[in-house]
Amino acid sequence: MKNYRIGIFGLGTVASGLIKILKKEKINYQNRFNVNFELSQVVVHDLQKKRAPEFDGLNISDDPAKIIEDPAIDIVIELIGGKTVAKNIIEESLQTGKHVITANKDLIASEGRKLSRLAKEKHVGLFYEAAVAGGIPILRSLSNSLASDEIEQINGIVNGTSNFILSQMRQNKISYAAALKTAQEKGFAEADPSNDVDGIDAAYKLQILADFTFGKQINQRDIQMGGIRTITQADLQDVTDLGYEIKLLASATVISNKLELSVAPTLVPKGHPLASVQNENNAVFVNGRYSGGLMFYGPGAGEFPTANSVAADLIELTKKIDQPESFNTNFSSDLTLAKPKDRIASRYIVFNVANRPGVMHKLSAFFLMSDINFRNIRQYDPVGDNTRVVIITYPASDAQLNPVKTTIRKARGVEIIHEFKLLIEPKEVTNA
Ligand SMILES: NC(=O)C1=CN([C@@H]2O[C@H](COP(=O)(O)OP(=O)(O)OC[C@H]3O[C@@H](n4cnc5c(N)ncnc54)[C@H](OP(=O)(O)O)[C@@H]3O)[C@@H](O)[C@H]2O)C=CC1
Ligand SMILES: N[C@@H](CC=O)C(=O)O
Repeated sequence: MKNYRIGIFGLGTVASGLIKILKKEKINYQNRFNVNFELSQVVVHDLQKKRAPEFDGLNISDDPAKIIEDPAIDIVIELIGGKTVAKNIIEESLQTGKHVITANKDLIASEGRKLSRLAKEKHVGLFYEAAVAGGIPILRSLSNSLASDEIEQINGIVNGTSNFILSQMRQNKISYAAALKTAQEKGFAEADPSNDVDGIDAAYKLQILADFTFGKQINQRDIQMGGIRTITQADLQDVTDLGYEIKLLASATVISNKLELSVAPTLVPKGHPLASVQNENNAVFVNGRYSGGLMFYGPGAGEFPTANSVAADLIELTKKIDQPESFNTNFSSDLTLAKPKDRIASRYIVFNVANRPGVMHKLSAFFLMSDINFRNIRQYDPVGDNTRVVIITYPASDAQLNPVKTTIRKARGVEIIHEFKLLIEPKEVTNA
């Protein structure tokens, strides 16, 4: 039996779940994997905070040195989140020869490769399966089972909070604010929920996914970003009537050796498997040249699913403890980033149009001048002096659409309220 001494930073949602799993599964892990995990130290921020009675008896401190400077601790688990303190903890732990496991996507999105190189240099492991899609084993699947394939596209619902909000608004007709409050109470939402609802958390995860899938380190500024704050019941109703669901999709698509990246509300046809993903569940749909379409589905946030991914990292780490491998250290590709002319999709655009003769005609003319055709146009009953108009276009590039939007912004009597893309699959990109 091999004994490992563990230090955990944090005692919040994920760390609590992990400690409960390690206690409950202690004998199972001993029998099955011949390992004993000894929880030596927990470090928190606020020592005065009241903890659940099941954590009585743990060594809890607010001094990071109790873990980092204890030579007897083999494995550090960072579950506090954020970039600055967490980065110091991880770097110092790796420097002192400790293996590290984290769920911290904010940090790994930008520093993952650098930290993995440090881990390799120090002959220790660094794993972070829980950082993308919580309970779904997507990173290990991409780096192991799908390493042989050429991936053409990834579409992920990778933020549980925003998916929960959209599902609750649509199914129960509750307000955005009420749905967000429930997500916070359930422990899905980040400390600052702007990261969840503005697409930033999903973009961190897309950065990690793109690195694993396409060997490309991405900056967040290279991702076209949009969030869900402005989506209304009217949008949800429209989209449902048209046979779609709105999902905050994190997408990475290869088009003629160029990589297109976006996090944005996207219309997914009801028959597509991603449309059935509800509440805090996540899913990552991978289109591989050889494997076809695979969907990885499950809870993307929450105490036990996320903690289970951390526990799985622990077990994987100990299986190869003498030659620990970190995720994803060497893979790189020559893909370049897509330009506006390469970014092709059908769009769902909502307008507020003044009830005056000629305005609708002018609106149609703007699109036709750029050779953009309509798949569908809906004009609703007027409210006061204005009418809601929804246009769904045939596939068009950003280079075609951008001048149209500039013209509309200067025109009188027409205002763009929203623009959402329709999910586009690799074969449609090729045929467009
Ligand atoms: N919640 C989820 O569903 C998921 C979370 N994650 C990621 O997991 C990580 C943890 O998230 P979660 O458990 O939700 O976070 P919580 O906010 O629930 O808990 C954070 C914990 O970190 C502790 N902490 C904060 N700052 C410090 C510090 N400077 N030194 C020591 N301890 C500190 C807090 O201490 P105290 O208790 O004293 O306040 C608290 O116990 C994050 O990176 C998150 O993004 C990933 C996937 C899903
Ligand atoms: N806030 C995140 C938590 C998991 O990463 C989410 O809602 O998905």
